Amino acid sequence: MSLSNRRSTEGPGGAAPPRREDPAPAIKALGLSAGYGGREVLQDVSLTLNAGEILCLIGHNGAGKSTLLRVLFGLHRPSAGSMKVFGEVPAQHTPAALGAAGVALVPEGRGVFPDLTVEEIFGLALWSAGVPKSGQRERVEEVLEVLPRIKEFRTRRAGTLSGGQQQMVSIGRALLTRPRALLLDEPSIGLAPKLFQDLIRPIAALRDTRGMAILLVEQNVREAFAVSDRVLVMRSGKFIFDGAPSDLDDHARLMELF
Ligand SMILES: Nc1ncnc2c1ncn2[C@@H]1O[C@H](COP(=O)(O)OP(=O)(O)OP(=O)(O)O)[C@@H](O)[C@H]1O
Repeated sequence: MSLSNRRSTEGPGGAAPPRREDPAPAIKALGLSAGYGGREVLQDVSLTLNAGEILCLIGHNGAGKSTLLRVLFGLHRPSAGSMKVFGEVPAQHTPAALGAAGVALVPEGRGVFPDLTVEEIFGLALWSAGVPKSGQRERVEEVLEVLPRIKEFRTRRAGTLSGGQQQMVSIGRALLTRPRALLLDEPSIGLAPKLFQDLIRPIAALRDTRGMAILLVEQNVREAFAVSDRVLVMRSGKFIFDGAPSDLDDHARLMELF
């Protein structure tokens, strides 16, 4: 906030009201580089994910999108760079520390244990997040409010569920930790467009109801753009576009970036 703005908000007695800082971004990453076995995949990437924003990340296969998400959730250690979560440097670069700071990841491929029932998967997630028994029921109810269809199959083994149902379970499991920043890695994989819409809309609504920040990696551009505030395009480990989805409505422009 500029000095002139601050002056104009002074009360009639001249006393300045408490200063309202702009809220810190959900995630602010600066100069991240990362790779595998000496091969650099992310190259000096900086990113701001604002609170209450859905940021869609697209790019060709192998561009480095999943690697970036893994770095942001502490699953992969960057070789350079730094990050803050809601204005704070996480205590460690681990999923536990990033989770405690409010970040959750829904990995590509769902990652649900096929032999466990949905209730068991949720129980395990609550246990590993350290949620005491007394608070677990409330957390599950919260998730079922967002994704009520899970009620229909909560006693079934995950391996017997359809792709869309498994994706709901995977997202529900992440929501159990009450994240303020949700990283979603290609949730539409294997889903018909209509199913993906049904899945993504209630999640997107959490931006409006809870101010959740969502970083959505997607290839399903049409459906993803419909819920996104901003788009990043990645090519070979670097961002080559940052702008509004409407700027990419022109198919030719999108193809040019790919
Ligand atoms: N565990 C790993 N070990 C070695 N190389 C890896 C590993 N994971 C990813 N890579 C390589 O890193 C590069 C970036 O992969 P990444 O999965 O981040 O890309 P992506 O943009 O998410 O691709 P996709 O859209 O296909 O999921 C690719 O060349 C990939 O082969």
